[in-house]
Amino acid sequence: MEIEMEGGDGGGGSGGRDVGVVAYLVWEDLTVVVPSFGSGATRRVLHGLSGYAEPGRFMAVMGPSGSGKSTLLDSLAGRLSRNVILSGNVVLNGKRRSLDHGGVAYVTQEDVLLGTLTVKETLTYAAQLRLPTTMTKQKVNSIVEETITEMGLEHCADQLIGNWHLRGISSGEKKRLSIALEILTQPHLLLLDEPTSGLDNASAFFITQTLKNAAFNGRTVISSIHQPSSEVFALLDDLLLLSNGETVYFGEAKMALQFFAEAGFPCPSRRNPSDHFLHCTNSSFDTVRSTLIRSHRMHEPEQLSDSLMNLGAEEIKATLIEKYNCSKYATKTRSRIREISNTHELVTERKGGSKARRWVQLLTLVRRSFVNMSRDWGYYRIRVLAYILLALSVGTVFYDIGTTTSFTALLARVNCGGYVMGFLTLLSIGGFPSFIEEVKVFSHERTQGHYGNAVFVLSNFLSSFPFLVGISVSSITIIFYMGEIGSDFSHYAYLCLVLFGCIAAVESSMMLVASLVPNYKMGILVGCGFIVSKATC
Ligand SMILES: Nc1ncnc2c1ncn2[C@@H]1O[C@H](COP(=O)(O)OP(=O)(O)OP(=O)(O)O)[C@@H](O)[C@H]1O
Repeated sequence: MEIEMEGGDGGGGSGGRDVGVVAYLVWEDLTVVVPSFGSGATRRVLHGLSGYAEPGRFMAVMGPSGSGKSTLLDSLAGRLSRNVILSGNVVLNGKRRSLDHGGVAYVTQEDVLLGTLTVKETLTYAAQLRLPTTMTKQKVNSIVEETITEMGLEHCADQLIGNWHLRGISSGEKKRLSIALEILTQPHLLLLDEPTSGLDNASAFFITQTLKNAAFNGRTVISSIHQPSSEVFALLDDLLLLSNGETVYFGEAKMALQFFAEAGFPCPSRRNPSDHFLHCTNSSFDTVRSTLIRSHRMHEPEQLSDSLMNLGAEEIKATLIEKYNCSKYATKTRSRIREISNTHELVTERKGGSKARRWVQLLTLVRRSFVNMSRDWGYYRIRVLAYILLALSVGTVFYDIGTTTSFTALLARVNCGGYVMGFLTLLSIGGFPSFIEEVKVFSHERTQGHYGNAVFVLSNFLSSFPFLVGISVSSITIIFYMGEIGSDFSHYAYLCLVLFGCIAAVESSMMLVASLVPNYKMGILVGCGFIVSKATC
């Protein structure tokens, strides 16, 4: 076996990125089980899968919905959810280990992006978070520009991404941006979960072509693909076809047609190969299959095999799996796995995740958070306006409430405080959509290994910190002396400050709770509970 290898150039050549570090990935007997925990039967999602991926090749994982494509990618990336049990080996460059974030990039199905930033800003912040702090600003910018060009995003580089209320770039461009974010650090292994889902044929082709180029540059690329067009299928180097968590075919994509023909299920000449494979492997495709058989009978009766006519979907699937297991393709796979596993000493690896210093990450995150807040009307501007109006109304209602320590004056001040807090906490709900979006991005980046927990928690807190310190502390003190300054016009200004202070306190607490709880949904739930309890008070 030949393995070409170069060391990373560590700051020269290609913008200080590790070019040429290769990734040979092998998975053996990979089984994923979902335990029943007392209710129902234990489910097997993956049944002892084995395979390999090599540098310079683009592998597609295909199969019907629910066949285990995402589960396989999650297992390879070490991102399986905690409620499942994984057994078997994942071996990178001959070493059995969990894949570190430095050299492995995983593009998930969902695009997790901040809608208020432009494409270029998103990539620049990501570069500052992950590239070495020692790298000059010009170098970082040139890497960002290179990545934008590589992903064909030049035309929308300065366009906002967009969110639920802001029309931004298209879904195809969002997907390309998600990929760009992952290839920014030139990972040697790129995993992608359905990057072409929901895209038209032209966008899907463009993305696949880009991935093919990424593989051509020496990366190992594995991507699940739902139903590729024949043009997209022609770009694939290797194919792993799954059905109900079992391997139906593993090998060169162009040989898959031959395997199906040998197994007794030839693909009609005018049919998209991927459609044919999915029809044959999908258990719930009996109706479609009968249509297929009818169409064959009419147009190409000679191409219709007896097996396709007479067998049910489950039987076809079982036949294919059996034929594959004793085929020359399976034998070749097993011997290649052995070969790759024995040559680990030839290959170098890059360890560690982000190379930026923690304080740089912290500053970058806080800065990004401020930009996001200041551009979001719902999160920031409308609420600031609402708070000013509210402050003026509260000021009018409680104007000159008295300075004495009499019961009435004290009660009036307590009422004022309660009123302010109640309204503020309810108004903070206006910032929820943006808050959820931001926490999602934070959580996603943390899972991807872009920064650690400490930076994550601290940056969440610091985003609201200036509000908290600059306004909150002073204004909350002032409220107790409100009576004494009540006759002064500055009373309104103080009330405004009180309002901002309180909201900052509430938001900081929510942020902190949400960032401390690993699952952001749970964090938001706790945040909601916090708001409701405050409002009720
Ligand atoms: N953490 C989990 N807990 C329970 N079931 C799971 C879990 N992960 C996967 N499964 C189950 O495993 C099966 C395969 O899921 P997976 O998402 O891998 O399929 P897929 O091929 O990627 O499907 P799709 O193409 O629709 O995204 C599904 O039935 C799913 O419900």
